[in-house]
Amino acid sequence: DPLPLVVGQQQGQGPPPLPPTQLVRNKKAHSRHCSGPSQPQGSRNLRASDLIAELLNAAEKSAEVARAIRREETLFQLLIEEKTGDDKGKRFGFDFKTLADVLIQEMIRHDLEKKFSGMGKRVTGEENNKFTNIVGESVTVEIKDNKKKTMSTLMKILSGNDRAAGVLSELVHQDVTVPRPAELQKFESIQLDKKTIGVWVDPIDGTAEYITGNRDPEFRPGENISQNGLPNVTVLIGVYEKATGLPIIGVINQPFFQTTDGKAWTGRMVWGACIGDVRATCLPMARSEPLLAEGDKHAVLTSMSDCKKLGTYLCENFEVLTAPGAGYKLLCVIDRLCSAYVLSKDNTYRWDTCAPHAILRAMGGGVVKHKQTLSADFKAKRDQSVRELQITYHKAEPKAAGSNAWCNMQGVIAYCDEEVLMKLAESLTRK
Ligand SMILES: O=P(O)(O)O[C@H]1[C@H](O)[C@@H](O)[C@H](OP(=O)(O)O)[C@@H](OP(=O)(O)O)[C@H]1O
Ligand SMILES: [Mg+2]
Ligand SMILES: [Mg+2]
Repeated sequence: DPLPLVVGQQQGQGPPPLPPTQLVRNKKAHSRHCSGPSQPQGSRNLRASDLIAELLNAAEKSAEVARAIRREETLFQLLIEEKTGDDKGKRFGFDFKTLADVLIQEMIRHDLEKKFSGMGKRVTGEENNKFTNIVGESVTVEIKDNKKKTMSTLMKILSGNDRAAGVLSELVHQDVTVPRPAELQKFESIQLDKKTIGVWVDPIDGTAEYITGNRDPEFRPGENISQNGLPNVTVLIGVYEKATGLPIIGVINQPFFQTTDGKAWTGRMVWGACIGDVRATCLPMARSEPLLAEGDKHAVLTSMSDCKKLGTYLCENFEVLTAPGAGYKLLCVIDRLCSAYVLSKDNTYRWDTCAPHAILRAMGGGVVKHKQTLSADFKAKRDQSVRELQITYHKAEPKAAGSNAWCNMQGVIAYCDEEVLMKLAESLTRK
């Protein structure tokens, strides 16, 4: 049975912000919060609850690295050099923001491998970890067994910038443990065979916003949707099952959720899992108020670059809003700050949608291919269409190479409530 849906709110009355993630930083790698006997290293199966707990740790650590890069002067200077344009690409031969992205992705891979041997190779992400440094040497960015070794790899690509390499390797080797959520109990008895799952990572979604600077978050009057800057940045980690391609676990961290002075930021974590018929999210379920007051239109988020086109179809029945960051827009659907995210274009990738998709499935919603909702059959065969048009994560797009192979070519519609999806499909096909 579907879980009770979280029923949203009118615009301007978003859910109360969740408290910033409580953290426990351990000197020792083992967490006191892990319950139950741990499974032997190398075992083929892993407990779903342990995997979710580890993904939460990985997402929080990623968020901490993302915050630290902006906080630590040595690193921040390298990051903002990109903005000026003059030195871009000259100092190292690549963008420093790309290194930040790659480092976080490789850290997630390393930490998952350490906890569940054999998992590291199942992690795929947006970034390629091969760099060529300024002297033409090819360097693979990997997290090594200890700080010293990692630092020496980083020094090779940071042209001997010891200070930056030292700070970064310190950051990626720290232990971060998030208290284990009580809801994980539901997944204690579910075993996952490592060979049957894959992981999509977008280490930093909204990279443009990440390097934009310390602008104050900007919200339109009466809205809770951030219009630019650091709140639009997210870390996305999603797990899918290889047999069906469906996403089963999603973790989103918003590293820059709140600030009091524009400098010190706290983040928040949102997660959800939908494995077989066991579902849970960290969000408060079953709100009882109606989705909309009479006469109000459902708010729909889209990309700035798609707004004009979609607006012509949707504005009669929906309020069409924009915000940067694909992960952030999907998070707004999950938070019920809007009713859906619609994109007719091919500029999101599997790593952008996998984690939010898993959370939406746990809430009774989903992410479907936009183009296929325009077919006449979509409405006629509603149940079948909604099931079959879910984006899947296991197969590359035919005849596409490189990152295009993992592009959501048909566009996307992300929704919590299927009725909203049907209404959107109707408006999108209206001439
Ligand atoms: O920052 P990366 O990980 O490369 O992911 C991008 C997504 O793939 C794009 O779809 C986003 O574009 P929109 O902001 O137009 O949705 C884009 O948003 P942005 O251009 O506002 O940064 C990013 O979310
Ligand atoms: Mg992205
Ligand atoms: Mg990214």
